[in-house]
Amino acid sequence: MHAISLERKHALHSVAATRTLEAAAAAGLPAHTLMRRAGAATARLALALAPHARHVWIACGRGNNGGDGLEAALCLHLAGRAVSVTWLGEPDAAPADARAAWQRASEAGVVFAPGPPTDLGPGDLCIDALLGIGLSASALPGGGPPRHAPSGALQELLQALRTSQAMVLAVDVPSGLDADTGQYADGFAPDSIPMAPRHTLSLLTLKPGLFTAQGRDACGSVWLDDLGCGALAPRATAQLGTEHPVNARPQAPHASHKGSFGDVAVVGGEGLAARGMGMTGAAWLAARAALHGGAGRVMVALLDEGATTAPPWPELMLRRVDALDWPQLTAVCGCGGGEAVRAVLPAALARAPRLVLDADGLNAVAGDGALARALRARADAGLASILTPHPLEAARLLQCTTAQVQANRLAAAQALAGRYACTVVLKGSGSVTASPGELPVINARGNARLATAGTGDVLAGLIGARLAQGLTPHQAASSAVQAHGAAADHWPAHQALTASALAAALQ
Ligand SMILES: NC(=O)C1=CN([C@@H]2O[C@H](COP(=O)(O)OP(=O)(O)OC[C@H]3O[C@@H](n4cnc5c(N)ncnc54)[C@H](O)[C@@H]3O)[C@@H](O)[C@H]2O)[C@@H](O)CC1
Ligand SMILES: [K+]
Repeated sequence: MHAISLERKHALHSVAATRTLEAAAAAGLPAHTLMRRAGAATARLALALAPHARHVWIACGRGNNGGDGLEAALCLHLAGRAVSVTWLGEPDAAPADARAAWQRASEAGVVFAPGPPTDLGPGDLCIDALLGIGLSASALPGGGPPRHAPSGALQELLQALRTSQAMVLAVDVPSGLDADTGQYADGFAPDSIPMAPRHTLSLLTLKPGLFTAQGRDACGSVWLDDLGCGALAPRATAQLGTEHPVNARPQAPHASHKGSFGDVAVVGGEGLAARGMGMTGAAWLAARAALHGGAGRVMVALLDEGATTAPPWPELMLRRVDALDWPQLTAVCGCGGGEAVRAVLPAALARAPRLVLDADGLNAVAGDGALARALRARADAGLASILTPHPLEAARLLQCTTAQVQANRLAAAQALAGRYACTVVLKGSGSVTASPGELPVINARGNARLATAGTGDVLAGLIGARLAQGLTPHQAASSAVQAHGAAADHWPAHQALTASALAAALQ
C-alpha cells in the first residue's frame, strides 16, 4: 500500500477494467481472499492514520464494499481497538464474500450498532464502506441509466459520515461517487465539502473518477493497495500525471540559439474599439507565459486595429497579423480574441504547422462549419493542433450541454479529440488531455487558486512554448497542464495568485 505521489505518473483503470482484474485475480485464489486482503489493508491504514483513536466506527453497505468494511472491523477488533459496525445488509441477501465476512466478524465478537457512537471526536475514525464501484455506471455524456436516490438508512449514514468531526477513511471510493467519472450519483452529492480530514484507500487499481470532476474534493488523500494483484492489471484506461520533461530546454545542446526553441506567435487581444471590451491583456498573458515557458522568440499580433501600444515586456515583439510568417510559427490563437479572431482563423488553420486554439478561437470553430472542417483537415495535412476548452467551450464544440460534458469528462475529451482529430485539454478540476491514439492523461496538480482571470491564457501560452520546442502535441499539452498546476501548488500561501505572476513563475 502506498500514498499516491502527485510527482509521479500512475495507471488508471475504469470500473470495467477493475472488474476484469478482480475476476482474473479471484480465479487464482482461495475463496474470500481478496476481500480479506482488502479488509486487512483498510485496517492497516486505519491504524496508521488514527493510531490514538478511542473509537472506530465503520458504516457498511449491503454489497462487497460493506464486506471490506466488515473484514476491516474484524482486523481492528483483533488488534484490540474499540470498533463498532453499522451494517445495512442482511446475511441471507448479502453476496457470498460479504456474508462470510459478516459471519467471521460476528463470531469474533465485533460490536454491531444501529448508528455511530454519539461521542465521536476529532481524534476518532470513521470508515466509509457503504458503496464502492457497485454504484458505477460509466456512460458517454448524457447517457447512463437513471439512478435512484439513496434510501433513508443509507442517507442517514452518509450524513453521519459527512458531519462527523472524526477523520473519514473511504474504502475503495467515497460512497456515492462514480469511480469512472468523478460525479456523484443522483441524490448523493454532499451539501458542502466536509471539514474533517478525508482519505480514500483505492483497492486493486486507481480509478479515473478519483481525480477529476468532484473526485479530488471527495477523496482527500488517495492511497492504493493492489491486493497483491498488480501484475495481472489489464491495459490502463488513462494515466494520472505525466513524466514528460518539465521544460525541454535543460536537455538542449550548448550550441543553441534563439531560433532553436521555436517562434511562438500569440494572436488575440481584441481592442476596446471593436465592441467596447478591451481584451488585449489575455494576449499579453499568453505571450508572457510562452516566454517563461522557454520559447525562443515570442511575437504578439493584437486584434486591435491601429493600436500603438508598446509591449509591456520588452522581450515580446509586436507583429501585424498580415506580417506573420505562419509556416515558421507555433501559433496560439484566440486568447481574448473576441469576434475579431474569426477573420484570422482561416489563415491560421490553413498555414500554421503548430496551432493552439483557445477561448474565442474555439467558440468561432464551434459556430462555423467551414472552420470546423478546416480544423479537422489539419491532421491529414500533418499539422499539429491543440484545443484548450473549458467545459462550456467543450459543450459548444460537442453540441451538448456543460452538464453532459461534466458527467463524463474523460469521455468528453476523447470524443472531442476524435471529432477534431487533434489534442484536447478539457480544463477544470482534474484537467483531461486526450489525443487520438494516446492514453488520456488526467492532471493531478493544481488547486482552486487557479480559478482566477487569465490563468487559461497562461496555460495556452505555455502549451505553445512546449509545442514550439519540439514536444509532441500530447506531451506538450499534458506536461504544460501539469507544470501550470504545480506552479499553483507551490504558490506561497500568503500571496495572491494572479495570472501575470503565474506566467512569470512557470518553469
Ligand atoms: N468481491 C471481492 O472479492 C472484492 C470486492 N471488493 C469490494 O467490492 C466493491 C464492489 O462490490 P459490489 O459490486 O458488491 O458493489 P458495492 O458494494 O459497491 O455496491 C453494491 C450495493 O450497493 C447498492 N447500490 C448501488 N447503487 C445504489 C444507489 N444508487 N443507491 C442505493 N444503493 C445502491 C446495490 O444495491 C448493492 O447492494 C468494491 O468497491 C470493493 O470495495 C474489493 O475488495 C476487491 C475484492
Ligand atoms: K466506500
